[in-house]
Amino acid sequence: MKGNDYAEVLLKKALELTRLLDIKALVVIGIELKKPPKVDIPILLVGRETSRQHNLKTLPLPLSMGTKNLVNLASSFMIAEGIIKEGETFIYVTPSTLGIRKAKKAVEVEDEFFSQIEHIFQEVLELAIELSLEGREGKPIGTIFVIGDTKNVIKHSHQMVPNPFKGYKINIFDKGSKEIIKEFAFLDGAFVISKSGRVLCAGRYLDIDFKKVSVNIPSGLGSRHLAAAGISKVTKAIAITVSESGIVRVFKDGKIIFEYNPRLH
Ligand SMILES: Nc1ncnc2c1ncn2[C@@H]1O[C@H](COP(=O)(O)OP(=O)(O)OP(=O)(O)O)[C@@H](O)[C@H]1O
Repeated sequence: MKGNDYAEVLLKKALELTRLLDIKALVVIGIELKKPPKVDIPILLVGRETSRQHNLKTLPLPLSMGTKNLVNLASSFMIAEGIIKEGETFIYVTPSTLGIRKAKKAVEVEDEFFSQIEHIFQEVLELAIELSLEGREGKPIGTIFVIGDTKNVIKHSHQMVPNPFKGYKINIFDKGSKEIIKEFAFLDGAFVISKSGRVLCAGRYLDIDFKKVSVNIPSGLGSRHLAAAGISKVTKAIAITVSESGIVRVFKDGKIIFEYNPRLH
């Protein structure tokens, strides 16, 4: 049996179970649907390239986050969206597994996290996870990605080194662009990326005056994380950091809305 066939069989079984048991939602992870499944309960699609599938509710997140994390996030998302209540049962299906879970809120994620999830966010999060796992030349690497509200982000920052992306139209959605971006992740400072995915600069120092700007992050975090929190406070941008310790964090309005350590999964 091919991988696709397994997915089809598992999906069929999941649909059967939704009819037999008191299941309140179906979560389909990383499976491309040929047609929308015929069930009376809400369906949530999770994974890459899912957003335009049959007008179903979607949660575009990198599949590299692993099933356990994706199921936890799907569970929190459905509660936040009112699709399912805490304690109710949902079923999830991936190309290789099928499971039944009670919905509960994963503690480490704030509801605002879900309103940020768009394709650009998914791409950058995936890149951050890859950087955390791969490092560069065998060494761990840390960086900041600032996404959106570029006019204000530029206003609140300056180049630390000549901008390697100046004059080039590199878009994070283009094939091969992630490898180019990774090549420059060794530079001190931040990447600035527009909502449409264009990488405007790397090596950008974020100028935040912490006498005027207050952020709400744990005291153990250093200047990279303070700067990311600060830029997300003074602009409408979201910031994604990769810490040298491997932890990936997402900042919005001066606080962490999501934290994830790819090296532990
Ligand atoms: N204001 C800033 N704007 C952009 N980058 C910054 C800023 N402040 C610090 N950085 C970057 O963060 C790097 C690491 O700084 P520091 O060790 O204090 O941060 P940290 O939050 O502890 O990060 P890590 O967990 O990766 O060590 C610096 O070398 C620099 O590249």
